[in-house]
Amino acid sequence: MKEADQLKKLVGEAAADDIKDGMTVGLGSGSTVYWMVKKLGEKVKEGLQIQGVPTSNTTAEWAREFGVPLTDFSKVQELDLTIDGADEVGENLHLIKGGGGALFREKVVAAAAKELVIIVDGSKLVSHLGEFALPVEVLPFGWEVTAEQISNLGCSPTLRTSQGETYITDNGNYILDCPFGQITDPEVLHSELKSIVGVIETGLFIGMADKIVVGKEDKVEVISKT
Ligand SMILES: O=C(CO)[C@H](O)[C@H](O)COP(=O)(O)O
Repeated sequence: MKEADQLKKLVGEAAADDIKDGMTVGLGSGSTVYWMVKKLGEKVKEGLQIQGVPTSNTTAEWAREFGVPLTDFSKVQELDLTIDGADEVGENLHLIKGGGGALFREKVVAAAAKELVIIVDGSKLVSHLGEFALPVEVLPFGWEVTAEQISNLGCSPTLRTSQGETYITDNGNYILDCPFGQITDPEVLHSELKSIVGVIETGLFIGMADKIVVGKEDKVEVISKT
């Protein structure tokens, strides 16, 4: 296993220890979350009673595979905890997410949780957000117009593809990857993007994370919101 993957496994498994009996938990998406869901499955087999709300169809499949019970927002509207990954963690624990294309559901699930814990390997910590092209979920209809309007904010968006086809999110939408470079004011950029009609959601998670669990070398560090 590569070093980054080992760190993802380390933090994913460590984060599963935050999940206590009786909790309703938002299950994020991505390769770090995979390890958390797998570990959670082991704990459920040992008797832990929890329910998860998945942020993507892929996470729902993992949960079923590992035996993690699932629920949905028709039955529960507040979650005790959400555990998710991130593509970048910057100042004030602001995040870029959406590398896996699940940003919209991830944001809904994060917003429903009393606590948001982010699990990352150390390479995701940055001084300024933006080296990772910001994923923006857009409506397929008129996406070209939306992309043009986003480009007026200072980047050249790329329509995400997968295996030669346009990538479609679990919500049936497209993703524009927007390389803004250093993002000096994430709040302003987020609200400018949200004012564009075809934009559904941005991958900027501002002020949402409560705690970051970071895998560095062979140990886990915790950064809490101040
Ligand atoms: O935002 C996400 C998916 O939309 C993921 O949390 C993010 O891409 C991190 O993924 P990984 O743990 O595989 O590095």
